[in-house]
Amino acid sequence: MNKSLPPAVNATGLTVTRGPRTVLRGLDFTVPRGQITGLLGPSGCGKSTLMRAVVGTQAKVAGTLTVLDHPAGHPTLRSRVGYVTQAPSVYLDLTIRQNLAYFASVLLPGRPAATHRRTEVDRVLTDVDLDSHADALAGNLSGGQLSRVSLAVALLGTPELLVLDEPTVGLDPVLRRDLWNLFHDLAARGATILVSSHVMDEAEHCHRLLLMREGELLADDSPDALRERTATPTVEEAFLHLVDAANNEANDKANDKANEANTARPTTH
Ligand SMILES: Nc1ncnc2c1ncn2[C@@H]1O[C@H](COP(=O)(O)OP(=O)(O)OP(=O)(O)O)[C@@H](O)[C@H]1O
Repeated sequence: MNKSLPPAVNATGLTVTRGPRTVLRGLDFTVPRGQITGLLGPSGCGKSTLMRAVVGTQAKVAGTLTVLDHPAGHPTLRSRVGYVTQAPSVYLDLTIRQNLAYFASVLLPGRPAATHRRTEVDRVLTDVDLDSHADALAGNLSGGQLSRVSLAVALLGTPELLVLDEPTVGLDPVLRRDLWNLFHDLAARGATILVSSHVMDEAEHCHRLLLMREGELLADDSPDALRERTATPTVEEAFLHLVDAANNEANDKANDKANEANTARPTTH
């Protein structure tokens, strides 16, 4: 990690409303460069919304959100940020190589870039270990293979920041291990990775963690520091400890309010 560089993502008071609901509530966090930051929390806590805000596809975002020194969603970030959504975004009637060639031509257009495009396609095929399936029709692939094609698309052009929304969901343990190895390899090559998961054991693979619950951040720390701070042996237990602490605090506040209201009420005889 290059400590002299500012964080890849810097959020202050990040608030997002979706329909009538406030889905993210005034979040402050950073995503350091060259590291894997895990965004963890239960289903529906707002992980995808936070990622959509970072890549600039989310409406009704308030607060300050800077990505690679630009406001989130700035046009110059398009080729510098790779985003993998939960739903694989590939054309099922094309082969893997044709899909990658198509997306490479969007990213690196024109005849002079033809050799560069081919090199890029070969490189990302190797990265996600799909060389031997390159000419298979995407429509005939398994779910795990399809999500690896989506990841390969995001790796085209070597983006500085990779935003990966639950990339290991539905994968068998071997593929999950291989993907985490790839994420570490990419980080070692200088990429910054923001990756979400609702599986707490994946937290152990991350350099830093953002633990979320109901649109709020419970912690922004390294797995070691979290375990130490909460005196728990696993990140999962640390998370539960923090949830209990937050619930107790909320209950105490509610009780204090109720007590205040009772003492302020005039007594009637
Ligand atoms: N289009 C929408 N309109 C209103 N509310 C929405 C919309 N999309 C999502 N939400 C709500 O926003 C909250 C956060 O959703 P989000 O998809 O960000 O959660 P998540 O943590 O990524 O969940 P999962 O792990 O299941 O993908 C949820 O309570 C969800 O119901």
